Amino acid sequence: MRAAERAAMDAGTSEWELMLRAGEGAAHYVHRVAAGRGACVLCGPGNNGGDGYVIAESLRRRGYAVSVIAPLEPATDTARKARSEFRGEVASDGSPEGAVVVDCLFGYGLARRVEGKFAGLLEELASSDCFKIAIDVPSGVESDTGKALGPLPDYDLTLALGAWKQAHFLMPVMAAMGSKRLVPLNLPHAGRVARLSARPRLSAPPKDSHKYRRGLVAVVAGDMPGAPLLSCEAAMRAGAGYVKLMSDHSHPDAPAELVIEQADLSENLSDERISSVLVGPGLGRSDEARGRLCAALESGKPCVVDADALHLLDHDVIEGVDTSRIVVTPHEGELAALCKSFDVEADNKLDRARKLHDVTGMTILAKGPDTICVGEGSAVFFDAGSSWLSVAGSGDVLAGIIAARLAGHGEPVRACEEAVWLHHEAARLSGAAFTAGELASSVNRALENFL
Ligand SMILES: NC(=O)C1=CN([C@@H]2O[C@H](COP(=O)(O)OP(=O)(O)OC[C@H]3O[C@@H](n4cnc5c(N)ncnc54)[C@H](O)[C@@H]3O)[C@@H](O)[C@H]2O)[C@@H](O)CC1
Ligand SMILES: Nc1ncnc2c1ncn2[C@@H]1O[C@H](COP(=O)(O)OP(=O)(O)O)[C@@H](O)[C@H]1O
Ligand SMILES: [K+]
Repeated sequence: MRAAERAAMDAGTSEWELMLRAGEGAAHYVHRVAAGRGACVLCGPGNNGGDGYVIAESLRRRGYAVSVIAPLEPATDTARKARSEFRGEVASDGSPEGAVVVDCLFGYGLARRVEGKFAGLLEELASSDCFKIAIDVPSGVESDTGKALGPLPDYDLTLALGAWKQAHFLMPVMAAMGSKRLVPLNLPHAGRVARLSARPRLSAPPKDSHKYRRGLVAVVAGDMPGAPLLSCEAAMRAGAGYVKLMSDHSHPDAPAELVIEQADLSENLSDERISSVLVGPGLGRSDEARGRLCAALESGKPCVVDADALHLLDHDVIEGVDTSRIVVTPHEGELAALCKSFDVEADNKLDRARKLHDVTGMTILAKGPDTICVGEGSAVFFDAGSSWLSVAGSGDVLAGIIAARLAGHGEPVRACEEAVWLHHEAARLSGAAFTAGELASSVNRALENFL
């Protein structure tokens, strides 16, 4: 973010101009929410506080009764200018009062734990029933990691300035930010600060398409029959032209359109028409399962590795495999297991995913209430999906969708992005308390909404 701001300044825009854009842009939102009711602005010592004075002056000029609480005087030239342009009263003490409270104590400059008067203000804010707006990021949060460094009130609205920061998409703070809006500052390179996945545009098969061109997905089954069937159904409904289940068991519940192949897995996977392989859901963790995982990886096809298979992956298993074609889809526990297997240490999810990608070359889709994709290029973040996705089998559905998208174009990060959007949309269409089967059967209706 600092680099993006520096680039704007090098191109001739002053820091004061950026602060005016930020403050006026944010004041516009505050005004829409406050609608003439009293507002209180909490200002810190840095430029986040500077934004606060600009917001306060903008509201004052609109006729608002504005109170400003600033425990410390501004410490930067630009914030001092903003303070001097504010024509109202500034108190160094007091309680946040008013229908709307705007938190400008700290932005991305927060460097240590919030204590003393600042912590007191955030605690009072947390227990107040006012409408709470965080400017840039909630003030008790480290903007790169989402780590809480102080009290974290439940905000109603968070206004990101100029660019999304990583903390906007990381738990647990993501859940405390309320609605999120981006205030544009016209910064060059703003999209590089934290890349939010853009809504994908999918297309219908071309007129001359056939089933293999749309993609043949092979799903490698193991001990438990249910999970891979969910993946197969999701893959069929996410656009694959053909889905085969590679299983040594009988599957009386399998849909008629699913082709089941038994016997020699390696030979079956050598079919050159297969364009992606999914392994892991229902695989089990036995030696036999490990053999099936190795067969999948040795096929040399783009591979999605999920669930049980994540507990079997290690340096030996990926030795000699082109890992740029592998997507792994761990939830928190599976991510911890992978980090252990590959000797990766980090104290937060984003860094764990990044280091795991650096060490292995695999594309990492770290799932959960916050989902992050780390592959070629910068990390990609996503808006939160429905919390009803927290149901058994929902990950099997996601893995099937990724395999289908990967079969279509072979690009791991793009496949993950498309799949997360389809998964979230299928959940939205499925409403409340859906089963994983219902989720899988909504995937084609979800896909229709991206055409
Ligand atoms: N630099 C720019 O060009 C722009 C910056 N903007 C705003 O500026 C913010 C970043 O400003 P700053 O870099 O000045 O940083 P902040 O305003 O986020 O905070 C840094 C200040 O707080 C102090 N501080 C840090 N942690 C503390 C703690 N735990 N307890 C007490 N004091 C603490 C620091 O010593 C410093 O004075 C952004 O989040 C955004 O709101 C916007 O005005 C847009 C333009
Ligand atoms: N609280 C939540 N909010 C949004 N999405 C969630 C939440 N909990 C889980 N998910 C999503 O649901 C899926 C669960 O996958 P996983 O943990 O592998 O479950 P399973 O192994 O039972 O299929 C993931 O895509 C995850 O991102
Ligand atoms: K803030």
